[in-house]
Amino acid sequence: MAQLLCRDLTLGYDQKSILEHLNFEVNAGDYLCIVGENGSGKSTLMKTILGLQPPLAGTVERGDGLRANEIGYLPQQTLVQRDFPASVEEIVLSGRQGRTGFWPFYRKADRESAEKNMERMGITAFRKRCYRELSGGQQQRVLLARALCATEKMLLLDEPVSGLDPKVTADMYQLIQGLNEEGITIIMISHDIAAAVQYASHILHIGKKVFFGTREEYQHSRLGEWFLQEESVNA
Ligand SMILES: Nc1ncnc2c1ncn2[C@@H]1O[C@H](COP(=O)(O)OP(=O)(O)OP(=O)(O)O)[C@@H](O)[C@H]1O
Repeated sequence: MAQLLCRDLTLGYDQKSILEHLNFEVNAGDYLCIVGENGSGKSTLMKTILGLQPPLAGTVERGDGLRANEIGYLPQQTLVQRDFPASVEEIVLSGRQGRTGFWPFYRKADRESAEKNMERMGITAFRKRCYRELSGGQQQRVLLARALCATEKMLLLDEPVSGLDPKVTADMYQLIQGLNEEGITIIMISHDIAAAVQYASHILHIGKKVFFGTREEYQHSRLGEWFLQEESVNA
């Protein structure tokens, strides 16, 4: 079975739906980009996948041995979060909180995981620095390392390159692609449609019209052709 199976999902708030009858699945090793206009419900969908927001109807099923606490999440950064007064090390380690359960302290395995993922993201050198003093790109690496502390299976990334300059954006995409090549399933919300069709294996386009399929199918679909053209005109 797929790692994630979303069947006939209807999403919304206070019984008012924003998105209806959504069907898609994600398999181990996939790289799914979720695209769509502002306010179409991308972040709401992500919260629903994480179990933070109940759907109005339909189901989200996990399979292929994926447990609820094995999904790493990189939230959309807010200004308040950018100003968070904690050290790099503390933030990365906090990615293990879903695993400590009722035991309120970090174990050796938690510290080892933090160590490994700081190394993996190239941030060990500034582990003692305060998060809010870092550049946007460094902050995103810290948050990726934190998300990786929760999982070796699936990462949910909500606009991971927003606000980053082109060079740092390209580095970030490389880093994410590398993780995908290591076998980690990627689900990423993106406003960057050109990058989405370059890196993703699958595209979920949500809004008034919905599309789910491989990136090749998307590029040849009417919705994909139209959206790609729109984006290049606006770029
Ligand atoms: N907590 C909430 N309560 C009520 N309505 C909400 C809530 N959060 C979001 N919405 C509404 O749901 C709709 C979808 O919002 P969502 O943030 O999921 O869209 P999005 O596609 O992620 O947007 P963006 O591209 O701007 O980040 C919007 O109309 C938004 O105003």
